Amino acid sequence: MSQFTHSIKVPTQYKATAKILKAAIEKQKSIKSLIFEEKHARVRSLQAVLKHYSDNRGAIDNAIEETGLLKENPNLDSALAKVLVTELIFGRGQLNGESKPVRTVRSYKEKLQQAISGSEQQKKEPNPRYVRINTNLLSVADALDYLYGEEWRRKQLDPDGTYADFLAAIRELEEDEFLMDMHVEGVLIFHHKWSHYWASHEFVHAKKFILQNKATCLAAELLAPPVGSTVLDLCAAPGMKTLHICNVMHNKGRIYAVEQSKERYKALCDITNEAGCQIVTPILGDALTMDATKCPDVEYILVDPSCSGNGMQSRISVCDEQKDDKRLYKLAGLQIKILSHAMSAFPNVKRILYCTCSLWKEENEQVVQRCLQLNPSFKLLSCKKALRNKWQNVGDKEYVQIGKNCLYCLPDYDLTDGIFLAMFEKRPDADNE
Ligand SMILES: C[S@@+](CC[C@H](N)C(=O)[O-])C[C@H]1O[C@@H](n2cnc3c(N)ncnc32)[C@H](O)[C@@H]1O
Repeated sequence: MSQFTHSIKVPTQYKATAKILKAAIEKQKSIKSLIFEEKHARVRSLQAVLKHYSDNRGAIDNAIEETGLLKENPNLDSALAKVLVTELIFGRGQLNGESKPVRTVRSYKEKLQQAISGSEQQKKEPNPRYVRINTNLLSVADALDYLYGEEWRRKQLDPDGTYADFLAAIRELEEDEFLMDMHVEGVLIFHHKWSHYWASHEFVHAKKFILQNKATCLAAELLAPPVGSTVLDLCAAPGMKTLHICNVMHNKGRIYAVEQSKERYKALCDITNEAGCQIVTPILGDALTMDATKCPDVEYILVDPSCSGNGMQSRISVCDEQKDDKRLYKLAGLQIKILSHAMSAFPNVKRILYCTCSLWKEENEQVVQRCLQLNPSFKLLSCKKALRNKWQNVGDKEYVQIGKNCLYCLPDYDLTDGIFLAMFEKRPDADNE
């Protein structure tokens, strides 16, 4: 009998993940669209490994280099090695099968672990899980009763505590504890270990709880439309902020929610409907065609336009993102158009909140600067002051009179998504000028 044994194949899930990783690194393609194109059935596990790699890229690449894994095994594919190391050290902790690459990486487990624990680029702790109570369907008191009934412990904060104390309390959160956010009413903070638990929780399916990052909740918090007022949300889908504004207004008054994409408009209608919004009028259309005849008596406007989204923590990125100046220029042009339109087409407007999930100044301070030049009847209000000075990160102070009034949420400092916010008020004497 022949002694020849067929080589054992690498499990397809590892091969498919490595293929995506390779394309993302070499061709600078977006992981999201590569996963979407992939026919492989286990998309969730692909996504989980790639997210772990994205979060710990420095530590993993470093450990592969330090242990000589690729140098000593020149036939081992680099992308496959990254996937296997990620799964072994940051994922499931074990690898399937007995293929050569799997056996090779397994034999380096101890060395890899040592390299990672000794490295300065330690595993990045994910940010906490934020859960917002949808007060259209559940009161804060009932939500707390529910949590206590499930044996969650509320971590109490000193009412005179600083923002730094609050961030420390989040970092030290025990797994059975939760915190109430210090800026936004109804935002609950849980240990990141519970992220998946909350994603599939019955209250989330029933829209009593909304999975909404705290940073994005600052938009409605700062806009602060009073109960009974009239609000215009110019870029509304999928409707997370529309719903939050509705909660802030106790579901009384009126919100015009505009969205130009048909599919996203449908999502907006579904979400606001299921979440019990009684005051939202969804409008399918272009923000730039809205005016006081279509949306009368508007007093408060939210402008949350399409942006590069580089502040979003759920994004998977496997190589250093190149700044795409052309794309930013185009996005900023649209952002300026929409914000400037909000400032000029609604005579009764009192306050406008502009936000992006971008950390690029081109979409943030520069948009604010241009719109103030174009619309001198508006001035900036200090977001930091509105948060009782309990905030640290503001805009770039080189933008005089602008930077200090704007707010940044920074993922590593504020433990949130990366968000920029700016708040405008119509000057009281503007109509007489
Ligand atoms: C960042 S998202 C808004 C997220 C939303 N505010 C939320 O919190 O769920 C931007 C949205 O604006 C829409 N949009 C972009 N340009 C628009 C325009 N000119 N008119 C109306 N909607 C627009 C996009 O289709 C997209 O759904």
